[in-house]
Amino acid sequence: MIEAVGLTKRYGAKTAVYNLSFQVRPGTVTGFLGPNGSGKSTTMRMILGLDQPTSGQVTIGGYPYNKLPNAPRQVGALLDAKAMHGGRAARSHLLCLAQLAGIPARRVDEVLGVVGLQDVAKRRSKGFSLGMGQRLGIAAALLGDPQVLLFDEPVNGLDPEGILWVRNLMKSLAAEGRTVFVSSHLMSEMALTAEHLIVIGRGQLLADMSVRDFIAHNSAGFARVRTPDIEPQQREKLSAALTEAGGQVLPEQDGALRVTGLPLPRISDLAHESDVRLWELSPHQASLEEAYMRMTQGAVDYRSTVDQRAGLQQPLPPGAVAPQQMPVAGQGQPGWYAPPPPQEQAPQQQPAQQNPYAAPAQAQPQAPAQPLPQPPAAPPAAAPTMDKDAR
Ligand SMILES: Nc1ncnc2c1ncn2[C@@H]1O[C@H](COP(=O)(O)OP(=O)(O)OP(=O)(O)O)[C@@H](O)[C@H]1O
Repeated sequence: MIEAVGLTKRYGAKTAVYNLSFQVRPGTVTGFLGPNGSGKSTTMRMILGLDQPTSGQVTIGGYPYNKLPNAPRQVGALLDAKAMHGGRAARSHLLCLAQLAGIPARRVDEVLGVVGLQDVAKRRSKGFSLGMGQRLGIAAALLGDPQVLLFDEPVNGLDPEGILWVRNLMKSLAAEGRTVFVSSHLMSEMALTAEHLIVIGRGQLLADMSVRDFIAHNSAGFARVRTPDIEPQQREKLSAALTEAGGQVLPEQDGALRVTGLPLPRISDLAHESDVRLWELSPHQASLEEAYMRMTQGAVDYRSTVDQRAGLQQPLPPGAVAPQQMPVAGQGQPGWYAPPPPQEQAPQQQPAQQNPYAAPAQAQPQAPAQPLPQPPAAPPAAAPTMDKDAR
């Protein structure tokens, strides 16, 4: 098990991770989600003893990584697939790692087979594609047959077949009782791979719960209703009846109506009473991606000036939890907290509901009385990556 308690990391004036507490348990795949720059890699680096926490601690099986007996046999990690000697053949690279960790050479051939690189084992890794590099990084993580595995963006650069392979690999590792902690930006993939989620925003915990609960708590179900395409007046009639009955009705791109706030039988009754025929009446649950976007929309550091949160400005459906205002890490560092621009302050957000996923008490959001200076314009798309690569 991985356990973080009050984990905080500051780089000068920048707070990358603030007061993070969570547990990653064996036997399930735990997804680690957060927008760019939210502190996922920093957290993983602290778990692996590559960065020292400013305060708090993180342990694996009760030990900080650096005190873990025979760490390479207990913990495997893929942090940066490019971090290898490109001039070395794939097999030689793994052999070096194995020798350093006292792992027998035959294990190298085993893991090369597991990741499907056996045929290119003698090729230099600098000629590898992104996906091949990822596979080699995963092979290195599996080398010590560890009980605890960390993967930072493991499907980065993989083709659909590779993605499916990683998904099944993660699940089978967890099914063997291992602790599997995986960061990813691909929500659809996380929804299929992870059972549990830890979500952070600007270095702080936003959610620690099952994928199912996360979606249920951060989105509301809705109904899709379609009337005959050839009779638009039926659609208008139904829309009016549903609205009058207290439902919220939004048009879908294909001409259907997205209805929230009314149960399906009631929608059916209202249609019947209005003498409107239905071609479709179906229940829907928002996707993990929609739930995630809603939760983290206040915690995104890098946003295009063109795409003003496209798709996120719809009113929150009834029953969904309004995204929290992001707290000020370390209590009010200048420039750290940037409120949304005034026109985006979403006054129509749902009434004050207790957000069960708010950060711990001392980090409760304090909406500033005066708007703080706006964040700088979105940096060039590559900026966050460059920042990381520069480390
Ligand atoms: N060595 C460092 N020195 C200064 N700032 C750093 C350093 N490492 C990380 N940061 C900053 O800490 C914050 C968190 O970075 P981190 O790489 O952990 O985020 P992330 O969630 O992994 O991002 P991404 O999804 O883009 O990989 C960022 O603002 C980053 O610029």
